[in-house]
Amino acid sequence: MTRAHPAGPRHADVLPAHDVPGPLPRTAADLDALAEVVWPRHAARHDDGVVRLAGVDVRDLAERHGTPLFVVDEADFRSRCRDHAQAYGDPALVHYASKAFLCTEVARWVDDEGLGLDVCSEGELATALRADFPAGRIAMHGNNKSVAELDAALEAGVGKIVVDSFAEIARLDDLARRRDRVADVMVRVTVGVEAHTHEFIATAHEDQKFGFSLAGGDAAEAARRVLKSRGLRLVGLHSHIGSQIFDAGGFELAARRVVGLLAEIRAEHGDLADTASALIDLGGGMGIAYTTADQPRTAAWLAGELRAIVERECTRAGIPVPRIAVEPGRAIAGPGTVTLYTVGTVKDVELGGGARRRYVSVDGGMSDNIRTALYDAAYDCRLVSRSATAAAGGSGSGAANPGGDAPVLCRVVGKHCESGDVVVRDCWLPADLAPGDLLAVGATGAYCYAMASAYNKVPRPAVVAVRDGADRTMLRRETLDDLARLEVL
Ligand SMILES: Cc1ncc(COP(=O)(O)O)c(C=O)c1O
Ligand SMILES: N[C@@H](CCCC[NH3+])C(=O)O
Repeated sequence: MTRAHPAGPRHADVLPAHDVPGPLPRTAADLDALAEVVWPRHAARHDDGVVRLAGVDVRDLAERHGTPLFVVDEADFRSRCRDHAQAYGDPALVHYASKAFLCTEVARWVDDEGLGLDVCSEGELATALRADFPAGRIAMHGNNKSVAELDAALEAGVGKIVVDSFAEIARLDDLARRRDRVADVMVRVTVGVEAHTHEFIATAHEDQKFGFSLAGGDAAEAARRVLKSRGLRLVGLHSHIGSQIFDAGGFELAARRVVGLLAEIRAEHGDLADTASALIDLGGGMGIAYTTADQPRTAAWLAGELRAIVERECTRAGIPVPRIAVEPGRAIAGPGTVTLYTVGTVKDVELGGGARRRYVSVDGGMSDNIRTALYDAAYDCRLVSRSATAAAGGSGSGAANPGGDAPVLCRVVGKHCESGDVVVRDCWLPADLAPGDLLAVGATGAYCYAMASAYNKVPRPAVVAVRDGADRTMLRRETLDDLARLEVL
């Protein structure tokens, strides 16, 4: 997600491209490298040239589970939970944003690690509860929660509900009082920050659907209404500026503005505002490396910066320093997962002027990863079933080999009836790539399975967890029967 969208011609339509993320591979051996910043913490290419994920051979994974296949490095996921817990000083102040990827097993990992959980629908809440996730550590989001969702949250006893509209404040107050309850809520504040990310996933500029505007006074009014209501208790303020953000400036500005609002609320409401000023949640959005061109900061670094700003601003405003909570999704789930695909066809296409593009078709596509089509996202893709320096033993690519061992710029595409069905727009792959080879696309743990579809009636892939040399299925592959299960005949 490094390029603007939509921005005229997406890419030079000639080879070699000059706009391809990451350094140019000079040799076939460069193609074997798995950059630490992109690939799971327990991914390694062994001397035989084959990649193991947490000690499990990718060929065995493909044989046992089929492809496409999401492979989650469990220890990677858990270690990123711990990194954040340590950075913010208390695991319960880190709410994993379950929209990035959730299944019962993952909810259990998050619970084991002591983190909180952010859910934004009844379905995410139900999955968490199925895992016996402690409701008190769940926060519920959503700009249009239904009455049923609000009531389900109250029934479950979720720790916090993040209110997003005046209508919702009234609705929730009513629902809570009917249950003779007082619900803890946070007010979602639109802080007016233009986050440097793709426009579809920036959420704190004024012109969008989430939250209460700080500048327009709605956020202060929301706090006023919550403080007045008998069924609600204001326990903090919330801001989420967007997703896949590298520049700390946006978070810092958001923190400063939220503290400013806290100070206003305290000035207006005095002691009444004590609980309100105990917590600020600065949301998720921390960027990860999809390619080596991305340079993410560590959780510890960002936490330190945010703490310093909040402390400084609170001291200046003369108010107590609140605890800082965050809601990372991508930064926890993203880097530890890869998608394995089997190469089906390799085709060279003439572009005119002597240029050609190599299309590598794999057995999945936009149904398991819509992010390339939706956000023009960039990914790193590697041959993993053998070394790039070992000759292909398969049936032959059928494509001309323009330069012996020289890396070839390829476009990895899916099997859907859609020309925008691109998995990786540009990546370098060995010239002798052949049908049957296994490719892995890195950093697919967030918002790939979660946004998967069964377009063209292509069943959703399985998701397996790998750990200490063993693998186990967390979500089985969808079957043709599954695809028919909603039909009423
Ligand atoms: C309210 C809220 N919190 C947290 C997140 C998680 O974001 P990310 O996965 O970028 O960390 C999102 C998604 O953008 C969100 O909308
Ligand atoms: N789904 C988006 C991010 C939006 C996150 C939810 N608010 C992505 O894949 O990057």
